[in-house]
Amino acid sequence: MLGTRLFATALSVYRSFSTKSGDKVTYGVQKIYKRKKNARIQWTDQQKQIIYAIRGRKSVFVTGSAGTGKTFLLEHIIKLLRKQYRPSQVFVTASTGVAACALKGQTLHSFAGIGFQMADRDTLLNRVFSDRKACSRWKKAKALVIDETSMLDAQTFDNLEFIARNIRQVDSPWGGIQLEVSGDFFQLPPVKSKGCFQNSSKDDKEFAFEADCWNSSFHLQVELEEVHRQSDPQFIKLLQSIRRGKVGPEELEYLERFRSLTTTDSSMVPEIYPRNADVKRVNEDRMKSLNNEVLVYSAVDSGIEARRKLEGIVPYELALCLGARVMLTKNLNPWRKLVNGATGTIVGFSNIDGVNEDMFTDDEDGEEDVLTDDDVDDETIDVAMSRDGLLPMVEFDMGTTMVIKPATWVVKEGDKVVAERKQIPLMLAWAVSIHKCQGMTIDRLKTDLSKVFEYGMAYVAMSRVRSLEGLHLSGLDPFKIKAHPKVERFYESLAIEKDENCEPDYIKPKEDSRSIPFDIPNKKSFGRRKFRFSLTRLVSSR
Ligand SMILES: Nc1ncnc2c1ncn2[C@@H]1O[C@H](COP(=O)(O)OP(=O)(O)OP(=O)(O)O)[C@@H](O)[C@H]1O
Repeated sequence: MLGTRLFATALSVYRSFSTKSGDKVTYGVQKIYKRKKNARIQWTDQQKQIIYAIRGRKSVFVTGSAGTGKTFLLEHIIKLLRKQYRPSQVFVTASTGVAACALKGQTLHSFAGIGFQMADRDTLLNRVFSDRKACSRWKKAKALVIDETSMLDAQTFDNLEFIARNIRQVDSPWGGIQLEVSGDFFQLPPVKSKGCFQNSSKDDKEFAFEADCWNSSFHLQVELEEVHRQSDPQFIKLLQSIRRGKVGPEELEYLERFRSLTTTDSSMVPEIYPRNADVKRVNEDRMKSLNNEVLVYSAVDSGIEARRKLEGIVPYELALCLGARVMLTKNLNPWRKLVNGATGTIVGFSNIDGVNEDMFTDDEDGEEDVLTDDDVDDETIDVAMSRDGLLPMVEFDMGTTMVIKPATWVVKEGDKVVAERKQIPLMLAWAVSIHKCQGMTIDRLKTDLSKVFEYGMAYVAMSRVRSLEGLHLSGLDPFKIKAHPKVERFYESLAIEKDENCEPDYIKPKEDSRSIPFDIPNKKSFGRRKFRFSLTRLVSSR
């Protein structure tokens, strides 16, 4: 493995020296340096506070509207936690397989070893006790990351806390595991409440924040306020209204006015549907209508359960043809906006030998791209994936053209990879489901909101785009844009806490805060509650 990495690194450096001429000879090395320098992120104060708290080994719940950088921050926090503890002591999970794969983690269920059959908490505990590996994961864990909590139910959250305490034999929340939980409850709710739009009875716990242990699980709960995905303040305001299910005549009029100005060719724009059947139908019809030769990429699997475990995350067979509209399903190059959700058109199929040259596509400013360490694993291209070893060349809507190499999806149980699939990180994108696009940034989309059947669906669909120019909207029915009343109350309680503590003894994070986590007088006397009050503007109602 190390040998392959070294070889690939050497190869990529060699290419950047050998394939270019004149004053660009040393360019590859310079570019790597420049990238690293440019890659410094300007964290917002709230994001810094969370990072600071994580370094102080506090458990944190991070929420916020779509595009406030929850996932972006989470990726950074995972790196921090892995340095803070040992990588094998940090478990990265998500409530859904798609979200787990995006973080190179595993589903929460698979980490926990509780299986999918409903049972009371004692039965679940026995299940985990009888699973040696699951038991060892719980005992070993120092930090547990859970993403997309909006889709996790209260009972599971409580059960897992009970299991953690009992297996670890430590009588503190989650048996002393540091938690980093992330999600926006105004987005898609737990699957249990599917097809809803009805209020459940008062005692019927649904969302994770209703779990008995929710408040005692966190030292700090923060609602990120600064939206990064969109920059137009009016659009951000509109999305906030939709998030909270409060679309009035003013918002409708604004949208209507904007719609008449939208001139983009909508045949190129992905259609976002609430139901998978519509997605499948539209994609198949559009592909047929092109009448071009279809290339089918069969995934390369390892692990006997790869098919079952990766079902619904990445397809075993991917059919593509010239002219097909596609969307990236992995983050390839964030600097060039080649991220999960970037759309484009297949403009050709390139022989594998041509790939590396094509990877050096010019940037808009005439600079070249180089392979960095992160790309090295992808160097091993499985030629057997498609007939003739042809790889799709995609012209992305933002201008870059790239040959897309296979990427790898892994399913882990603990530290062990139990299933692995190599496939081209693309999906047909004439149509996409709302569930599939949660978490994505999409440049332009078309959606008919008259078909939404779930809380948060309209908001998830509309908040994917960066600007209103990218949104082709129809069927906006104000009565179908609803926020769950329980969710509204939860966020109201966060806001009340924020107001009560609006002039917190604001502690600015220090550059190197790891050795002295909090510069607070009387540090020893600070329990969870005091810490909360002094650190952040938004805290739990414990
Ligand atoms: N501090 C920051 N400065 C600049 N850009 C940022 C910052 N934080 C996040 N971003 C950018 O904001 C965009 C949205 O981030 P991200 O996808 O993490 O949001 P999110 O809150 O997880 O959204 P969603 O709820 O829709 O999944 C990304 O393109 C990310 O690079």
